[in-house]
Amino acid sequence: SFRYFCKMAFYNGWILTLAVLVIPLCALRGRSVENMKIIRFMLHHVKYLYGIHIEVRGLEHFNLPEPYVVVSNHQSSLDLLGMMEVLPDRCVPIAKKELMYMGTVGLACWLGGIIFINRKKTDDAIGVMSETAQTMLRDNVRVWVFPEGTRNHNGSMLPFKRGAFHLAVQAQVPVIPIVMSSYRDFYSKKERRFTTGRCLIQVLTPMPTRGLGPEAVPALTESVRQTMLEAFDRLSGELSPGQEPRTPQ
Ligand SMILES: CCCCCCCCCCCCCCC(=O)SCCNC(=O)CCNC(=O)[C@H](O)C(C)(C)COP(=O)(O)OP(=O)(O)OC[C@H]1O[C@@H](n2cnc3c(N)ncnc32)[C@H](O)[C@@H]1OP(=O)(O)O
Ligand SMILES: CCCCCCCC/C=C\CCCCCCCC(=O)OC[C@@H](O)COP(=O)(O)O
Repeated sequence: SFRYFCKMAFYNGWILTLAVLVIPLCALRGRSVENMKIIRFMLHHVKYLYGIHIEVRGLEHFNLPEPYVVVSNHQSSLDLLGMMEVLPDRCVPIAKKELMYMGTVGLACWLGGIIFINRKKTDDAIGVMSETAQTMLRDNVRVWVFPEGTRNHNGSMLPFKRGAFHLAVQAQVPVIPIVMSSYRDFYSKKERRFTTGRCLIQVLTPMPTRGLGPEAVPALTESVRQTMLEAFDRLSGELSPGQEPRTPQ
């Protein structure tokens, strides 16, 4: 437990400290998605500090010239390490508004052009997502969404919220699913365990949305989630073959 808390405290503290370095560099340019390159560069080494080996597959799927919406599973704040391993250029996450008030991290996020939504006000959040559809097309920006809407430490995936898929359909851009394998071998919040370990990241085939309307969103959401669940089980099973796959949902 003690080691777990120390490691998590250092993780948060180190990111807060790195943000102090990032802020002046980003401030030279002002608020811009280009600053995500600086943030990505500054966070890239953190996986080495924790002995986490990340293997990425399917990165070529990100090589589309047009904007797209990336959807990813969300296990923990450690997802930041995987995100910074693969984050495409001109891609910004959608984050809960509370992150903006996390001291230096909040300011760094704002300078990186991260899009903040108020999860307590659905209409506001949907309004921001709709504006984002226009921004994506106007400024050629990609967006990264965690469709579960919150962290899920239970080794599976929560039901998906539909905002990311409405966004993709409104902008008529592809959805690119990305799956990070279970952290169970090296990290468990419940068991207060945090050791070294391996993580597999799979970028899946882009799903086109051209020609789809809002009525197609529920089916699109379910089909993407199903594809991601299958990939999650496959990747997690590859890392620990002896373990039972999660209960199908
Ligand atoms: C070096 C140091 C620097 C440090 C830098 C560190 C960088 C860190 C970056 C990492 C950031 C990561 C942060 C991750 C998060 O914060 S995750 C939490 C926030 N993200 C989300 O919540 C995204 C997923 N949520 C959604 O998509 C939701 O749908 C949302 C839009 C937020 C609304 O949620 P909610 O209020 O719960 O309502 P519902 O989901 O129930 O939706 C209500 C109905 O509205 C429909 N809907 C949703 N979106 C739209 C839309 N855009 N247009 C039209 N309609 C929409 C939805 O389908 C529901 O209707 P139905 O039930 O389907 O009829
Ligand atoms: C002066 C204020 C000081 C505040 C100190 C805050 C300490 C935390 C500092 C740094 C944290 C860095 C972590 C990076 C952010 C990772 C993003 C993340 O994982 O957000 C969670 C969000 O997806 C869902 O939130 P919930 O699971 O719904 O909850």
